[in-house]
Amino acid sequence: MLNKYARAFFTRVLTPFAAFLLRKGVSPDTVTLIGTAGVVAGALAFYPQGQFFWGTVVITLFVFSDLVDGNMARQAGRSSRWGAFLDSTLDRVADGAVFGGLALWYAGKGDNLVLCAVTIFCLASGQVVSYTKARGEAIGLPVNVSGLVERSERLVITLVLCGLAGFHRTFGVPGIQYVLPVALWVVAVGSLVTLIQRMVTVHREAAEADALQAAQQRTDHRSGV
Ligand SMILES: CCCCCCCC/C=C\CCCCCCCC(=O)OC[C@H](COP(=O)(O)O[C@@H]1[C@H](O)[C@H](OP(=O)(O)O)[C@@H](O)[C@H](O)[C@H]1O)OC(=O)CCCCCCC/C=C\CCCCCCCC
Ligand SMILES: Nc1ccn([C@@H]2O[C@H](COP(=O)(O)O)[C@@H](O)[C@H]2O)c(=O)n1
Ligand SMILES: [Mg+2]
Ligand SMILES: [Mg+2]
Repeated sequence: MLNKYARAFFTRVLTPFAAFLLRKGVSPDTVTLIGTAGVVAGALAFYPQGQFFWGTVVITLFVFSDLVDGNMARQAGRSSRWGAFLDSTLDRVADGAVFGGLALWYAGKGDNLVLCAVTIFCLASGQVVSYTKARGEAIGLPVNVSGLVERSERLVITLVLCGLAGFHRTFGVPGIQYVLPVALWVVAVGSLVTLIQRMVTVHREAAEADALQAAQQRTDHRSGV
């Protein structure tokens, strides 16, 4: 949903910055790499210590690079297969660090085995959700579904509520200590629903493609091709 509605807005906002970087000779791949390194560093340096506010600030500053790199590639007419591969692969690394950092918090000083398990489920299910699309497309299917909770939703829900949890822990704002567990449960359930939606779609598309291919083979066989 965010990908559909918010992308156009952020494209407009970030286009001048992307053009500026291109003028300075920065490449889209450099932005992809630095952005991922920043997200990973922010997540693993701050989240395991329970520093949700500063962790979220650093991650937010770098995560927008994922919208800037593609924008730069398109503006420069340099969208490439390698760039698409690098972008998607490093998305998985960044997501691993965000949820890995939170899982380390709950496994350590956060001391909550249930939330540690829920966070690991968020990490694993998010990666599998993305894999369903990549694998479905690799076997020649359109995978014509986004699903309830795509990557942008997973990130926005987690980062906004992590930021709020940070307000509680860093500035003592009361009443918002419960929002991070809520975010993790929402992302976990949403990712499971999304996984089911995508599997159902791939199952239907695969059956349709196989039936079409079988019919084509029968026609070819009858006409002696
Ligand atoms: C009072 C409140 C205090 C709280 C403080 C918190 C502050 C921080 C709050 C939030 C900021 C979070 C914003 C995070 C936005 C990140 C979005 C993003 O990076 O999306 C990436 C995505 C790129 O798409 P790709 O095509 O490159 O990725 C594909 C995707 O990963 C697929 O995965 P799947 O979906 O299948 O699981 C893969 O299959 C595929 O391989 C891969 O290529 O971009 C989008 O999706 C576009 C939509 C972006 C929507 C952004 C909405 C931001 C909303 C709120 C922002 C809040 C404003 C904060 C201002 C900060 C200013 C610096
Ligand atoms: N280093 C890069 C990064 C991205 N691309 C191209 O952009 C597409 C992704 O666009 P986003 O707006 O989602 O970042 C990707 O599929 C590539 O075509 C690139 O070429 N090089
Ligand atoms: Mg990108
Ligand atoms: Mg990306």
